[in-house]
Amino acid sequence: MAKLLSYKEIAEHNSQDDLWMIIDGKVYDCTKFMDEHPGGEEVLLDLGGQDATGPFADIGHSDDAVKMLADLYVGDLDKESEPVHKKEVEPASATTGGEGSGVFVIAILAVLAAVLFYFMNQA
Ligand code: HEM
Repeated sequence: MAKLLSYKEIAEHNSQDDLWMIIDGKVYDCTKFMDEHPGGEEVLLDLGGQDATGPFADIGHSDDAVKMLADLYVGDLDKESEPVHKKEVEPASATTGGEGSGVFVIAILAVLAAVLFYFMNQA
């Protein structure tokens, strides 16, 4: 039976000397292949330890490229395992907004309304 690998375990193999990636639920060791990749090693490094199914398909890789995967196969992704979030810092636009800032806007409006109410009562 194929070896089941968790997202966490796969994510640890994300360096130049040790690079795995997921394509269509299968895990491939691309470490040795990096030098030979016609698309360059940079794109593979960027996706190290992650699910590269989308990017791999988007390029429209040839049947030969798909066949090469067989030699790199190390096991199957354990789809039940907990996904790992990318280490990269999210862009500022992604961290602002959302529920938190909605509450903040309401709080400011409430203060403004209170001030307005106060001055109207003074007159
Ligand atoms: C282990 C997985 C991969 C294998 C075995 C592989 C193999 C290949 C092969 C054989 C080619 C030559 C063209 C072809 O036959 O389709 C190629 C081209 C290319 N690959 Fe990959 N590839 C892999 C993963 C990726 C990933 C994850 C990306 C990410 C975007 C990528 C990006 C590219 C690009 C941009 C080219 C085009 C290079 C050019 O023609 O200028 N590849 N790949």
